[in-house]
Amino acid sequence: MRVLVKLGGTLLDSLDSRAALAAQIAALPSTGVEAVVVHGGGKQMTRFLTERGVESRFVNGLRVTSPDVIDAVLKVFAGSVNKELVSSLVAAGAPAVGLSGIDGVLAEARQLNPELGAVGEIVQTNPAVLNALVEHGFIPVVACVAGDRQGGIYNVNADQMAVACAAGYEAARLLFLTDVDGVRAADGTTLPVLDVAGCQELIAQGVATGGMQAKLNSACAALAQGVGEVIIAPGSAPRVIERLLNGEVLGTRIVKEAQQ
Ligand SMILES: Nc1ncnc2c1ncn2[C@@H]1O[C@H](COP(=O)(O)OP(=O)(O)O)[C@@H](O)[C@H]1O
Ligand SMILES: CC(=O)N[C@@H](CCC(=O)OP(=O)(O)O)C(=O)O
Repeated sequence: MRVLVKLGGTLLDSLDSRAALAAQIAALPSTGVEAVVVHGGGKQMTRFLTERGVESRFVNGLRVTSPDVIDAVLKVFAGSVNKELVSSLVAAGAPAVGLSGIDGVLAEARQLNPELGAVGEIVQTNPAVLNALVEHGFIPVVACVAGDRQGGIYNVNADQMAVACAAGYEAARLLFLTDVDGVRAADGTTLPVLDVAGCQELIAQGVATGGMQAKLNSACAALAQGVGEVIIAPGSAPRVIERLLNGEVLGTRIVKEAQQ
């Protein structure tokens, strides 16, 4: 079974958390799961820029990506965050290979909006590089950076990158592992299931905001693009990947229409 695991940057910010997730991912091939990993690194990027006196600015949850920032996108997402995760996976016994959307023309993007600078929206994926790596037993680890055929480089929201890769790779399941228990309702409880209409409602009511608003939009896009199962779950829960794949109710399952 093909599974796309998306790891948020906060989960990758400590060696212990990274190692725990790497151990779980390294165990997947022995259970017949052909995994592809997509990761973010928003927290690491904001820190990197702050240390260099560059303020982070977001519009609708997307980082305004000036030329300064695109240089950092390569250094942080495709550089340190990607290689630290790959090395944790290798340490856990997994033959992981780090790449970005630029490599093998995996993810082609175009500028989303000139006001955001080099923020990309993915227009096409070419999953051949993922298929080739997986076929030979490697685990692809994809940074949220895309390119175009003219040499352009784009910063892509990591959830959107995960959806594009999941659809292109024809993953049966997409697991968004993040730093909260799942999607919270207005009363603070975590919702076990949420349908597309419910996602829109939570966004309209201002209950799902910022990163979660973007994640819900991505989750709905994944369902529309044919991914069978989409779950938003806490990356810090013990054995979270195995439990989700075994059907345990953990986090929030996003479905097209809730069963009455
Ligand atoms: N209704 C909600 N339920 C859960 N988290 C929410 C909600 N609304 C906003 N959030 C915020 O969304 C964050 C998760 O999104 P994000 O930071 O983009 O995660 P990641 O880095 O894993 O992609 C949470 O840490 C939380 O602060
Ligand atoms: C365009 C845009 O906003 N890109 C994001 C990419 C990183 C990301 O999405 O990381 P998380 O998964 O850790 O949130 C950014 O620059 O922060």
